[in-house]
Amino acid sequence: MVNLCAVQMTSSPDVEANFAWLEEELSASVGLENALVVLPECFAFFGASDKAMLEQAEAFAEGPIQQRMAELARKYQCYLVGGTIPIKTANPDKFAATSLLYSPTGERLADYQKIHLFDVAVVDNTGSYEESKHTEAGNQIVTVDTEIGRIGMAVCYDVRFPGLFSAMGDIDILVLPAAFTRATGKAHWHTLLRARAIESQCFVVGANQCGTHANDRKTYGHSLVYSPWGDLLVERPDEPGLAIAECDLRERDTLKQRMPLAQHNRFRSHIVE
Ligand SMILES: O=C(O)CNC(=O)[C@H](CS)NC(=O)CCC(=O)C(=O)O
Repeated sequence: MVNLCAVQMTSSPDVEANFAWLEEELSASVGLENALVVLPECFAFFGASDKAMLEQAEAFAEGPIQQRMAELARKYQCYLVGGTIPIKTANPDKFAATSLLYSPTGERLADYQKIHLFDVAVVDNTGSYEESKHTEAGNQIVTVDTEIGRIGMAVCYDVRFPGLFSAMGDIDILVLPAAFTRATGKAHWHTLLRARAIESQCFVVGANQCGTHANDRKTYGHSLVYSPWGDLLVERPDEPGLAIAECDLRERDTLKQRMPLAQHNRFRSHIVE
């Protein structure tokens, strides 16, 4: 059994306050040892201008914040998906939305750069988004073999592109740090994440931002864990906090024997070996 934990936050542009909230929540929780703990997109710094994100990306490229994330993983003896943090790139006008995976010993196992960027006109209080203006898209598909299973890494808007998940091949757990908008989340969050669980026959951990943020952005919350069959194992609708589900990854073996989707898939040529 493994505990899959989605952390739901209302992150702000105050890095120290975000980490203080996180420490308080994790220290008050049980069952984190050898759990997979997934933080939301922009967990450490959110709700500010793109310019402020760029400035923060400079600071985040150095050691301190990554050492703090490694320390959290070590302290709570958990696998930690550090949501995303903005990390500077060679282009001074762009940062990379980077998701970092740490082991319980604090070793950095992987980093994934968000591939699909949210350049979308959304009918909500913030009108339209142009993530590509200051974010550099990644182009590497990342799956990581760990003692708790094979983890597929994606971020937020990525969840809308099924080709990414068929290209990942067989994964046990899909992690999705997110800052889904309230408007699109209400319309699509559950359907998209449940579809990924059913199609990939894997557990899905969606860790979303929630509430109203400093720049008046409204995010959807509803952080959750879906089983490979598409059962909703745990959900945290509106408040910051942890959503934890105890999962048996062996469930996948039985399901894949009964319903061998990977073997039946007529589009295997799309899978990057
Ligand atoms: O830019 C930042 O400050 C941090 N990044 C985000 O908030 C990103 C880009 S604006 N949000 C999403 O991708 C929402 C996707 C979504 O809501 C959907 O696919 O429906």
